[in-house]
Amino acid sequence: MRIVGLTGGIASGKSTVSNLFKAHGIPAVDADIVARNVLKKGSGGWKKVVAAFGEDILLENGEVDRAKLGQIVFSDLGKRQLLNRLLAPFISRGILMEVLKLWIKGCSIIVLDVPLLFEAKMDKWTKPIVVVWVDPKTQLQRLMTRDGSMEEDAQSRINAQMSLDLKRSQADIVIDNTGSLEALHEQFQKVLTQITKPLTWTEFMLSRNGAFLALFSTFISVTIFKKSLL
Ligand SMILES: CC(C)(COP(=O)(O)OP(=O)(O)OC[C@H]1O[C@@H](n2cnc3c(N)ncnc32)[C@H](O)[C@@H]1O)[C@@H](O)C(=O)NCCC(=O)NCCS
Ligand SMILES: Nc1ncnc2c1ncn2[C@@H]1O[C@H](COP(=O)(O)OP(=O)(O)OP(=O)(O)O)[C@@H](O)[C@H]1O
Repeated sequence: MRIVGLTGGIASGKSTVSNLFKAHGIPAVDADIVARNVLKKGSGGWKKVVAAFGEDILLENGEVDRAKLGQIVFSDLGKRQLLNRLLAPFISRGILMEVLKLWIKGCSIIVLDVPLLFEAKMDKWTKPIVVVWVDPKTQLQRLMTRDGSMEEDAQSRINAQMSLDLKRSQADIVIDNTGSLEALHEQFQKVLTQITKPLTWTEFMLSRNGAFLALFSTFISVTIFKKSLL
């Protein structure tokens, strides 16, 4: 199985690229969705976060007030690190479960869309790593437009992440999403060709079909060996 890492900065265009992969039949696991699920009322992550941050971060219906928690953690490094530490095991487990489901289905190439791929050290699970880069001005503008946020709030969210230039330096493939959507689509076609190259032997053996082949070969070898002893 080939697990492609997809990362970048906030509002750099990861979800846009992830949707292009899905449109071409390559499934993607979205870490933001996993992170939302592990913070749902009554879940393990929710209990840890409420115990650490207090009931003030809850809405009347008991769900976490995401806007409020966001304001707290994106303006305070210590609280952000605390939240990350509390949720990391639940998020990793959630992502692993999604990967397992796709493995069982027999998918040979999948994408992991993880904003904090490097920060959470999940980059070791993925090869190749695609970084969606965008210039800082465009990133800020797109973030403010998408979320309807003020410059200060948007900038503090950008500053909460590893710099995009550093992420770019650790990428196998870089998509520059500063231009138009048409320019993005053009780059994507080239990336798609690279990503869909035939699996290496190791990737094949890590896929469901590879595992079945290994099991089948072992079974045949043992049967032949037993017969040769008779
Ligand atoms: C603080 C929370 C409640 C704010 O929720 P909100 O709905 O406003 O934002 P959302 O979850 O949609 O995230 C938007 C983007 O913010 C960035 N982001 C989210 N969490 C973090 C973080 N801990 N550090 C840096 N950037 C982050 C990502 O780029 C993400 O795509 C939420 O982001 C959260 O629970 N974060 C901690 C979990 C986490 O690490 N998520 C990232 C998945 S790897
Ligand atoms: N090339 C582009 N031209 C114009 N707008 C774009 C382009 N690429 C993405 N966008 C827009 O920029 C915003 C951010 O993109 P997107 O949501 O894909 O980013 P993201 O990296 O997934 O963000 P997050 O980290 O918050 O999940 C969206 O409103 C999207 O429609």
